[in-house]
Formats: sequence, C-alpha cells, structure tokens
Amino acid sequence: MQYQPIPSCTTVADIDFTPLFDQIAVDLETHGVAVIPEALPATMALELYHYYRQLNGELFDEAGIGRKQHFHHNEKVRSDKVCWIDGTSATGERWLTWLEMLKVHLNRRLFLGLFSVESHFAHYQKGDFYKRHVDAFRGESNRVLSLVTYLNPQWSETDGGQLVIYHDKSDRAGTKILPRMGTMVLFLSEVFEHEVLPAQKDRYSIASWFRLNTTRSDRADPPR
Ligand SMILES: O=C(O)CCC(=O)C(=O)O
Ligand SMILES: [Fe+2]
Repeated sequence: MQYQPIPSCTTVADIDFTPLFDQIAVDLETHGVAVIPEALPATMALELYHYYRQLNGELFDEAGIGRKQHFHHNEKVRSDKVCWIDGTSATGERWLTWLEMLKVHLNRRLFLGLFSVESHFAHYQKGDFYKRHVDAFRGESNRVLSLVTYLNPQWSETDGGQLVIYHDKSDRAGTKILPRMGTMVLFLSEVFEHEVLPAQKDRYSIASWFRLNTTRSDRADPPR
C-alpha cells in the first residue's frame, strides 16, 4: 500500500498519540514486541526523512558496536552509517520531544522506569546489513527498550533490508518486517535477537533506545 500523507493543515500538536501509545504498551506487555505499520504521522516521518537526507552524509559516522571503551567499528557485523540525533536542529528537537512523551506514557502504563533516550538516524546503502545481535547484554547495559522507525516511501520484498526478529535462540526463521515509511517496531533490548538483511537500495531508519538511570553520585552516565 502507498503511504498516505495526512493533510498538511494538520500539525503534530493536533494529534492525540494516546491510542498509539496505548497500543504499544499493550503489545509490549503481551508479547515483548510491538510492530505497528503507519504508526508515525506522515508530517513527522517526512520531516525527519527530508531533514536527515539533505544533510547528505554530513555529520554521519560509520556505525559501531559496543559502548564506551568497548566501542569499535566492524564492517563484518554492520555496515550502515549513522547520525546521532540531538536538539541542535528543530527537527531533532521535535523528535526527541516525541520520544520523551512516549517514555512518560510507557513509564505510567508499564512501570518500566525508563530514564533517558538515545537515538540515531541510520542510512544503509545497497548491500549494507546488520548481522544477528542483541542491543543490550543482560546486566552490562542499561538499554531496556529498542524502537526502530522506518522512513522509506517505497519498499517491497525485492528491496531486501527486512528487519528479522528472532523469538528465541533456536528461532532460525524469525519474523520479517519491511522497513516502510511510518512503521515502528519496539522490543525489549536484552531479550530479542534481530538482524537487518542486506538492503538492495538506500534504506533510511531511526533507531532509538530507552535507558534506565545508572547514575551514581560519583559517576555520571551520559547517554553515549
Ligand atoms: O534498522 C533496523 O531495522 C534495526 C537496526 C538495529 O538493529 C540497530 O541499530 O541496533
Ligand atoms: Fe539492533
């Protein structure tokens, strides 16, 4: 189905996100995973898509693996390029505000104790992939909840680039999701292994992680 933008007279402030946030909460509570097509309103999705595309790779880095002193690049595992989203652009700021609203809602509904969120725009070029992995290792990281939002106006099976979510260690087939504009996928970061199959054309997405607070009085723990 073609992605239908909502009328341009509608602004994000007019949109009631409660039904979407409720659906996310129910799906996470029931399955630990939520897959919601056309979740992000077109006004927001298109703004993010156009803003990060027009940067033309400026501010983008090769994606890495691990955090802090364990951080390294490994193009055998992943080959996409990423741009961390911060509040220095109006677009980035609006996106972070939206994530904050979702965080507050999920904390109220599910008592997850989510404290902060980090988010990057990712560009996979033809042939790029991300091998099977988890976003957080039990006890080692404070990433609790992963959210991937897709920003591709046209995408079909033959374009590859599916996200595959594996339900347990022995699951070989997984559930495949096409990275279509507005689709959101959420899952518990420590629980679900997943991978991105090689994309056959440019693939755009935003990955976000909600984190617990591990700040101690003697050690600050900034988002990344
Ligand atoms: O883009 C996707 O579908 C998932 C990306 C991912 O797994 C990650 O960045 O950790
Ligand atoms: Fe991941």
